[in-house]
Amino acid sequence: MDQQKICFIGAGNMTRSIISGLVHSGYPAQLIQATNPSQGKLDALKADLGILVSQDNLAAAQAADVIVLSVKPQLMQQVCEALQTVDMSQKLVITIAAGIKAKRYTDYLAQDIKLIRAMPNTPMQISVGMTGLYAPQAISTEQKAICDRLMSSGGEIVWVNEESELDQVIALSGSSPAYFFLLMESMIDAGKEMGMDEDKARTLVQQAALGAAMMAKQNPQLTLGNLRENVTSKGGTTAQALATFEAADMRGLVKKAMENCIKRAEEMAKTF
Ligand SMILES: NC(=O)C1=CN([C@@H]2O[C@H](COP(=O)(O)OP(=O)(O)OC[C@H]3O[C@@H](n4cnc5c(N)ncnc54)[C@H](O)[C@@H]3O)[C@@H](O)[C@H]2O)C=CC1
Ligand SMILES: O=C(O)[C@@H]1CCC=N1
Repeated sequence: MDQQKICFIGAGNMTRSIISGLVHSGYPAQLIQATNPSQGKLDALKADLGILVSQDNLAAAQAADVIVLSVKPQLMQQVCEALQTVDMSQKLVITIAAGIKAKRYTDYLAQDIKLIRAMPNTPMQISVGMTGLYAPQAISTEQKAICDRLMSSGGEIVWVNEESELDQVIALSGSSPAYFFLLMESMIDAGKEMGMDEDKARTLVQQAALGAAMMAKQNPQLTLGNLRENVTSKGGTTAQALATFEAADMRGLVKKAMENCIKRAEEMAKTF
């Protein structure tokens, strides 16, 4: 696998995250290329990670064994149509776009392709990413292994059996780093309003978040409810904070947010 030439079409946030994971896990940088219309992001990627860069999608795709489609969903059709002259019969195509269904890419690229849909998240850039993967049945074990290697370089992976499950992956791990950032931002803002210095508030909050996530991960024998109860003294401070969240139906709010996330993915599947 480490001899495969990989080309990322689109060099934005998610591409940078995936390539960082790959390079830091020892994948040869000279086998990785990224394309983008503007030179700025390419120069930064080249300087930081030593990969090849290009503004020519067609040439980059032609030269690659694995093509990772990494543009925004609304640009996917036009970007793919411009690649129709590339013979993809011996290539693996991976798309990380939210929403767009696997079968669409056959139309956009106007040929039969071997395609895997991946739904990663930005923590891949520091090797604690989470990626959901879906392969239609036509994908070989070897091609799945290539994708495994590529995406697990930046963290954990999970294969799903049904394409619709990828929308759940978006709600649970693709988009969710942003939910946690929002919670942390809200806590820091509240801390500031109470008079805490911003840097100190950030240190306190991010370390508590990291500690909570690590405890959850390192204690699979305990439920998250157990871990929560271990913090919550009867009649104490945590109980008051949690009761405030429950009274405002935080669980219902989270569920609604995730349902809306999935609804948007379904809308995008119809639109793009
Ligand atoms: N940001 C995230 O956390 C995640 C994003 N995704 C998916 O990843 C894809 C990319 O998202 P981001 O990296 O966040 O967006 P982004 O906007 O940071 O990156 C997209 C890049 O594509 C470039 N681009 C535009 N037209 C192009 C063209 N014709 N040829 C080549 N490059 C072109 C843009 O200049 C930009 O640098 C999206 O489809 C999104 O659904 C999936 C999981 C997580
Ligand atoms: O917001 C989005 O649409 C993309 C997909 C998951 C994270 N970012």
